[in-house]
Amino acid sequence: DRGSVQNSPKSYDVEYLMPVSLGTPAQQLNLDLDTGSSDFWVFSTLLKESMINGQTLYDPNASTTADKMEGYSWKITYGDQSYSSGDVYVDTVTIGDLTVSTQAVEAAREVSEEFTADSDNDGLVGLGFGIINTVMPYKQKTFFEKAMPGLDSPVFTADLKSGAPGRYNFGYIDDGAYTGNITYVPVNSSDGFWSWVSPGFQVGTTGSFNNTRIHGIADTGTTLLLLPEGVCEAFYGRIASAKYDASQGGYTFECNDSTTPDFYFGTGNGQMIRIPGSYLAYSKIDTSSLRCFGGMQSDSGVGFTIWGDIALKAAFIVFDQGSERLGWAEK
Ligand SMILES: N#Cc1c(N)n[nH]c1N1CCCC1
Repeated sequence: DRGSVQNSPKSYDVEYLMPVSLGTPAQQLNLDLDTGSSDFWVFSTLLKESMINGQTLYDPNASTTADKMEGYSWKITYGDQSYSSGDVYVDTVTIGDLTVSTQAVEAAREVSEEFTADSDNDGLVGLGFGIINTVMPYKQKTFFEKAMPGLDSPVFTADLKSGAPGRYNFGYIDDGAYTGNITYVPVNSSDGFWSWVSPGFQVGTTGSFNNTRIHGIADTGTTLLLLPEGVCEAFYGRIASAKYDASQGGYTFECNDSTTPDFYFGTGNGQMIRIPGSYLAYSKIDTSSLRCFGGMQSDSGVGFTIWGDIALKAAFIVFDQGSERLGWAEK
């Protein structure tokens, strides 16, 4: 079996949403596929009105195939301190023509203000590893883990684009979606993340390659690229107008600074992925400013590097759960 679904970026590519069908008759919600977490949770009719702001709600009582998992609950807190919690139902879920008939759907009773404020986002499909699923008393499998046995190949791929729709594919690799070769690197899933080691980086075409191993995770649910302080300093040191601006909480530089170099990261076997300098001028710090907030920021608050959407949208990525490895290709 296989599946393919379009993803659509919200403004500034802050997140990417995809249509998902839940229950019978189908209820369509727009969800955020997040490889940095492993709960499948949705806005639901269980929520207090005050926590809803335009989102589409999953109504388990309107689904003939929904069964409540009595005595089960969930509560998740993300790295940015946003959170959600609620009850658990088993129901049928279809993403891009791929159906899982008994998916644990985590119906929210409570969401933090960040989620309430994000009116286009109806919930998350966590496609990290199931060991970090928060359902109690027994953790539940991710959508991919449920689908995997029936797939042609135990992989899913992410093709995120800058300011344009892309695709998530399940169970196969679309050889037309990338250029050159796919370089595979081993994944350590013991923390539940798609953790891998980059051999290093290069700033611009003239800079030398810096052989410094960077431990990090491939995370579709994080907007920016969070890298070690030293890497940020090497990159921003090459941009004339760049500075660390404590009032903005990060590096900023003039959006049109022509000295902005591309950023390359190693994936192994000498292969590098090129992130265009333009991706790193993330967003204007305010409407009247000529300065942009950098798409690359320090990972010092996190403890490991997060290869978020800024990096992922420069590549075609194979999340190979069958072999616990990541495949990187240019496109
Ligand atoms: N923080 C954080 C975070 C992450 N590292 N991956 N996904 C995240 N979120 C998904 C919804 C809110 C935050």
